[in-house]
Amino acid sequence: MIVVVGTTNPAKLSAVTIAVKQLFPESAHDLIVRGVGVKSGVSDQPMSDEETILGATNRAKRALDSDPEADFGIGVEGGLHKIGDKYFDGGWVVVVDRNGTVGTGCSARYELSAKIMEKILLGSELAPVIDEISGETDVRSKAGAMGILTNGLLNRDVCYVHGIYFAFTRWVSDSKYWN
Ligand SMILES: O=P(O)(O)OP(=O)(O)OP(=O)(O)OC[C@H]1O[C@@H](n2cnc3c(O)ncnc32)[C@H](O)[C@@H]1O
Repeated sequence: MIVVVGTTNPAKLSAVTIAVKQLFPESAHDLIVRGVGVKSGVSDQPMSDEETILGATNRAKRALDSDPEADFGIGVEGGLHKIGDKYFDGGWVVVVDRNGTVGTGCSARYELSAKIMEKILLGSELAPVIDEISGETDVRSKAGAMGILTNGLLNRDVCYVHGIYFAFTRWVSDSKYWN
């Protein structure tokens, strides 16, 4: 099985590899996960679920279009969403196959502080804000803000694994739930 993911981010590629091996254990031995840089078509810091899902969809379709050998295209996009007066961050995942079937899922999400949101609402992206406050570099490619804020309990890849499971539900559950 070949899956192509619309990113070169190591945390996202790690999440896809972990999740797809568990979703399709019979294909785990010959699974190939390829990362390809594609444009998300949305802003660098998506600010709503709608925008983040659109980014994940664009990434999934563009990744599949770029790789004639792949069985699935996967898009993973991080983004914010405001609920009441609070902002939450999470990852949306879209999967597309050669039949045009589309599955959508999301990770758990976590609250962003007023201190962080102040900088983002002034135009920063989450990634450099987390790097600046933590004193670390390229957190987005490693533990992620999720890992920093849970003190290592839930790193970005582990958290995104759940969103990938949910995005694949229509391929791994009985068709009676869909048709
Ligand atoms: O190379 P790509 O696939 O673009 O990976 P990315 O890390 O930039 O990821 P996204 O575009 O999906 O994320 C949108 C923004 O939110 C940031 N972000 C999302 N989740 C994050 C996390 O867990 N830690 C740090 N930054 C995060 C990210 O770095 C961007 O600024």
